[in-house]
Amino acid sequence: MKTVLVIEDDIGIQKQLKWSLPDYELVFAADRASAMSQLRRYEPAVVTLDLGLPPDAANASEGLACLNDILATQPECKVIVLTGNTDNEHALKAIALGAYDYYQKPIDVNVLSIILARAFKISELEAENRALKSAGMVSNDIIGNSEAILKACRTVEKIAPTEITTLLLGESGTGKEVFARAIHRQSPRNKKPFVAINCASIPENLLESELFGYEKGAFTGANKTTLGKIECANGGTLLLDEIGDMPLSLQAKMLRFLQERVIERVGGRQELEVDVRVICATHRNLADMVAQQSFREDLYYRISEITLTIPPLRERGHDIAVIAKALLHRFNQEFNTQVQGFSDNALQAMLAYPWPGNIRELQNKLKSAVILADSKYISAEDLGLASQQIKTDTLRKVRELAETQAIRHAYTLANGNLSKTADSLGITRPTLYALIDKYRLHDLRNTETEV
Ligand SMILES: Nc1ncnc2c1ncn2[C@@H]1O[C@H](COP(=O)(O)OP(=O)(O)OP(=O)(O)O)[C@@H](O)[C@H]1O
Repeated sequence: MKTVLVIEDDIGIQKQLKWSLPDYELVFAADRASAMSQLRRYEPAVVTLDLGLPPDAANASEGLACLNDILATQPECKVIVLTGNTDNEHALKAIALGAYDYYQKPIDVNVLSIILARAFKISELEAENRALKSAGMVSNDIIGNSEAILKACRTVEKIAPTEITTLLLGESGTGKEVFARAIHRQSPRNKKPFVAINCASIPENLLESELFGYEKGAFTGANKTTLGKIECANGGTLLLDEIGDMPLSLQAKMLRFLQERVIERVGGRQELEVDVRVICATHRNLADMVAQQSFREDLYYRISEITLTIPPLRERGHDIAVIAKALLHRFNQEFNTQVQGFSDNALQAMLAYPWPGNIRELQNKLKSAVILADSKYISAEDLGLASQQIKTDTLRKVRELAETQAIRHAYTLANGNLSKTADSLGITRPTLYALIDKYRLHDLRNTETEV
């Protein structure tokens, strides 16, 4: 049975409630001190509080102080305050202090039952929400509802429960790390660490010890044995960001780790077992790099058991506006500004702009626009996109872009084989050569892997 703490000094009302609310276990308190001890004892989700408590029964000071104490002790508690039938002022004060609702005497038990039931319902929903949040189940930082993003999210849901090694591809700033975190959060490893390392931002000579750790005395300055990122991620997930920038010399060691799940610290002789799920990400074309022999083919296949390509922002259609609005809300809170939205020309300019830096660029532009905006609505000028809104690509340009992308995509899937590329595009090989010349895609010819 659900417990309600009734803080009420009128014994008559206590009795009335006891008999008329048989669905609840009622516990009573007649003053602030006993209210607090009952609160600690029963931890009720819902409390009714008569604001006119002794020693200030004619006023609300003791009742309001009691409300403060309750919310300080149990902030999630739903407090319904009971006031005299003309006491609007104190009722509103109580709501401002954090009371859930108020009810004016005389008590109509039918109405009070409805208020109580609703308070319990809200309390249960909030508790459920808190539980989900702490279990990491509430997604998500991935804002957007374009078909492309929803498809990527569905893939995340499918791969998260597995141990498959995932390769995230996509331009800089598209959200590869955000997706990696989503995979971790939805995986059974979500209580264990998520560790990310950016292979491009660490000097080549330090990357090995950053990843694998080192033993004391392994090199000058190695004063104590230090765990690498792989060991730090034990039990959890490791994101190898910008894997395309990993030096060839280290790729062999990484392959061994991925195959055998053991590591050796730098300067160490002992093999250490580690249990880590690996996700790799890069904005580079790894298939091309394999063809150019700047990335090991065996490592490429090992890390790309499944590949998820995160679409660039310009291919997410209306998501641009959805993300922009969500970011605007966040920046308003961060900078204590009250910008209300975007002017039409700003929206048009955002939709027309190709966003080469993707969401990171959108974030930067919005941040400065929120700070600099003179009116309540952000303009294209505030975003630094004033010249964008009338720029519509010609059909020729659109076709060129689409054909170039399709050719590069097919070429990657065909592993650099031009006959297969032409086949999959449904054109002849000479037509493919003509297109390669037309769009100056000469790197495709140079790296051809077939004989
Ligand atoms: N769908 C999204 N909605 C809102 N914010 C997003 C979304 N995706 C990414 N972001 C934000 O955009 C920024 C860039 O994301 P992230 O670092 O994951 O990109 P990335 O592809 O890993 O970039 P890089 O290749 O440069 O490392 C982050 O601040 C991230 O929070």
